[in-house]
Amino acid sequence: MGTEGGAASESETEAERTDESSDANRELTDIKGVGEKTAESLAALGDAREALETGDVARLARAPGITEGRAAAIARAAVRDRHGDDGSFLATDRAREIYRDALALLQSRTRTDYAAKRLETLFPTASADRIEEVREFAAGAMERDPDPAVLGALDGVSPLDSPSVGRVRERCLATADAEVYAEAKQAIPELSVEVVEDNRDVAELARSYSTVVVLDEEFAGLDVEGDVQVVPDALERPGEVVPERLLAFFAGNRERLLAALDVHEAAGMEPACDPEALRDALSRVDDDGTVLGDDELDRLAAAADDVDAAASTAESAANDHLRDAIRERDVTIEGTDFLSLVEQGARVDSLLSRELSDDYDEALTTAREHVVDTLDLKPEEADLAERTFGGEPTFPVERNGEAVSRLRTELVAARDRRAARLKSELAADLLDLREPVEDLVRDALELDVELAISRFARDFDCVLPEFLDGDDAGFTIEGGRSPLLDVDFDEVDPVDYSVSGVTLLSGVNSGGKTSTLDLVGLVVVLAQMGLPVPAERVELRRFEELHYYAKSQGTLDAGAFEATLRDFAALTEGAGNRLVLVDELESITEPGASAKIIAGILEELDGQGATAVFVSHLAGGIREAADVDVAVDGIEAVGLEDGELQVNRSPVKDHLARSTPELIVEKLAGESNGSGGGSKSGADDGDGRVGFYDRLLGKF
Ligand SMILES: Nc1ncnc2c1ncn2[C@@H]1O[C@H](COP(=O)(O)OP(=O)(O)OP(=O)(O)O)[C@@H](O)[C@H]1O
Repeated sequence: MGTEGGAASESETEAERTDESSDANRELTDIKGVGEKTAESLAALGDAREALETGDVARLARAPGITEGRAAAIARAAVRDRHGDDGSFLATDRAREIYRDALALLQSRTRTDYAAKRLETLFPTASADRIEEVREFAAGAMERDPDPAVLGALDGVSPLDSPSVGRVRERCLATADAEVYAEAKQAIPELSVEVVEDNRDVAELARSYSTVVVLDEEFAGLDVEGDVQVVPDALERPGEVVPERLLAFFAGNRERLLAALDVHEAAGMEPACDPEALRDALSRVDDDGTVLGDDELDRLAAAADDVDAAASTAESAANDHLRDAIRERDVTIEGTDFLSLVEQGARVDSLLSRELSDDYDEALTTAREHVVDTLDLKPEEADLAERTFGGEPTFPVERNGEAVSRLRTELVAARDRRAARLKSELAADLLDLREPVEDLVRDALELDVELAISRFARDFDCVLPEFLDGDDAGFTIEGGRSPLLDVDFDEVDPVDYSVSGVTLLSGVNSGGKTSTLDLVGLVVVLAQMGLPVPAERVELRRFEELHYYAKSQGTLDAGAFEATLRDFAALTEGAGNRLVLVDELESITEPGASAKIIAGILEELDGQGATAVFVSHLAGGIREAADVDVAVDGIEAVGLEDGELQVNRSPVKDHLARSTPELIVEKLAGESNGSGGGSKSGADDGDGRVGFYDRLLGKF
């Protein structure tokens, strides 16, 4: 009864367990982009939820078949899920491009691939909690000092690897149960699994393997020669049965671990494990996972390898000894003996045993001592060495092949036993470090993420922006300098620009209108990622979406024009809390129609309470066509110098900037009026044309 009850409750637990794991998988598949297969891979981590919540890309990437890139995408999806972000903030191609550019600026400041991927979990969002979460992280990161020593040490750090362990030949698992057999093969692929029926089979195995681990309880108490252990729960503790796994892990990750320690030291960070303990443990394991620094193991290994060579040299030494002895001796031999010797075919054995027995014994002693000395054998092993030379006297002296082979077998077994014991002992020490080293490396890698943010903030003189409440708030940028411009950052003129509501931005050619839109886009993207922005001060409303339309390449044909118009029609619906940036929409069609269309779109956006900046050369016309009061700002040329426009890069509020043609006409009018004092054009142009430039200027 008891057994039946036990079995029943066991199978219930099994069912419950399956239920629990599929529940957990279901939760994971709730995340966008996580299918059944990915969920299964992630479930293998055990703590996938936590890794997802903390955006721990390194841990996620340890799931089978999940690359770092995929891990970053999953972590990003999980963050979106947690903050209810539907991924619609970046609403247009140009907006997405600006985000990619911002990300690239950050990623180029990382030292590890991990940090580059981890930065991809940062994205612009309308979620206040998410922005705040990253801002806190960024604020801490900006305090970090990007010390070159730390950056150098980071070069050697990468996420921990799980090196596979090859076949371990000196140990095997044994079971009489077919199910356990299948389970063992899966759980511990490093060892061969043998089927046994009785004690005799186990004894047989013990002759071929240094250690036999029997998995069935019924063999408990079995008494056979050799190292046989009955460990029914061995499959639950594979690390103990195959300590090679842990050793391979530490050996394979040695450089990363040492680099992670260096990072901590250079950065003055508290490491997650005792550096001395880790360094010591690493110095005890060789690259191939063997234990180093044990003299006894070294002795046994060398002895096992050298048995044959030692036997050969011992043979030579014995024969040299015997030869010398014979050479120096006068052997007296009676005539009958001599006769019988000749008749027997000149056998010297009897002569050796009778006349040279002392010398022969000495030769054997020389040989045995040679074996013991060269192999550095211990007294308990010397007994076996004794037998390698002995028996009936012969010349030349020959080793006892069987005894030599026995000695070798014993030494190999002793070596393997010692190696296994040392591995288990070292593995037990390493086990305590296994979890902490994960943290050690993760902390170093996370530092790289923080340092990338710190370097970005320092390189581009960034500040954390302030978010404003209130529906009429737009954005204010003071001293903004875009790192995306085609000039060196040192040469970028700071731009002040503030917009709330709907605005047209006018200005001279190449005055910096597009660059201003890029700056606004970049500042808003970074701000809503929770990151610092390249400006002296920035205030902004938390926008729901960013719609940025780049300048189109020339006039569109009817079909493309219709599609673009549909795009903009969609823009006039939905949430009002958006930022809309549009660059020279007029280039899509003829100027007259463009002005009307832009005016219409602006009216709609104004009605929604959106924040918008439309760059246009038709600002005057649009304002006239619009039914609402549209603000016009202008990037002003302060003059022409040596044929080059001198520009004030900060748009002037409520000011329709003079266009480039207007400036040139003004220049010609000024010159032909003779204000240049003896200018060539003034003198030559004389009559008619003076009036023409003035009259032309009057039309602007
Ligand atoms: N703030 C700035 N500091 C330094 N250089 C700038 C700045 N803004 C723009 N420039 C320079 O001026 C060039 C032209 O800028 P941009 O393309 O933004 O002008 P634009 O007004 O949009 O011109 P267009 O009317 O021809 O479209 C840039 O390529 C850059 O070299």
